[in-house]
Amino acid sequence: MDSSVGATPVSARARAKRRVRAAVRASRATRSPSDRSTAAAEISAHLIALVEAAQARRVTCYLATAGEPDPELFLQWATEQGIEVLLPVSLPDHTLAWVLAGQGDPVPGRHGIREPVGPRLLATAAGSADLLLIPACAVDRAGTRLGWGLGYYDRCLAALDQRPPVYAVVHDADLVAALPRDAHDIPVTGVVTPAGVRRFAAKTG
Ligand SMILES: Nc1nc2c(c(=O)[nH]1)N(C=O)[C@@H](CNc1ccc(C(=O)N[C@@H](CCC(=O)O)C(=O)O)cc1)CN2
Ligand SMILES: Nc1ncnc2c1ncn2[C@@H]1O[C@H](COP(=O)(O)OP(=O)(O)OP(=O)(O)O)[C@@H](O)[C@H]1O
Repeated sequence: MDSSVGATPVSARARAKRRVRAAVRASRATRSPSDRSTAAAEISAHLIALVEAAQARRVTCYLATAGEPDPELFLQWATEQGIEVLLPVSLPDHTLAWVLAGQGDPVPGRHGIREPVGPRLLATAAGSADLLLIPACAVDRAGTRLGWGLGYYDRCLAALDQRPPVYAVVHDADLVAALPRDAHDIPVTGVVTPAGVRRFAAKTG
């Protein structure tokens, strides 16, 4: 049992999460264009290595929005390899749908994030992927993932009976010592940053 669950009042955890989101948003906003393109190249190289090592044929990934590590080069590589990539669409009830990449030019969706075009698959389609590569605001060294506060990925992950390995993709500065964890926060398998891939120790007992 993680003592951070239950030991801290909900409102204090919610405030702490908001503080981290604000700090990460500010830190991402200060990145220079050259910093961004270096991070993008490094992230994609690590994503390629991870997918190759897992021999994954179908993965989820994302279309980057402001400040996120941009996996575009990875997406191009995956297309060339014939690897299927599911990209997220945000629905009004804060659940995700998925669309197979490569069916047309992305369009701005809810929240101004680019979204793929094509037939929509249910949130549970993520369960058919070999590997889930997901965006995040921050991740801690125990695998706790913090998102942007609407619970899209929390709901999606909770809906899967069989969860493929989940890797959150963030900048090195967003991998922090400890984050507040709520009972609904499902820990990730690992994290991908421009510095490399880190797999967290599996919980025992
Ligand atoms: N590239 C990318 N696509 C993604 C995500 C992501 O993090 N990155 N998502 C990951 O979930 C989903 C979209 N999630 C979003 C979650 C919150 C906000 C947002 O505007 N949040 C407000 C605070 C909202 C609140 O707390 O009420 C904010 O940040 O100011 C936007 C998108 C699906 N697609
Ligand atoms: N499995 C779930 N079912 C229903 N509601 C959920 C679930 N998981 C999270 N929520 C709700 O979603 C809201 C946002 O949760 P939280 O702050 O942990 O999101 P986040 O991790 O930042 O978001 P995201 O998953 O979009 O990246 C909270 O109100 C929470 O209660």
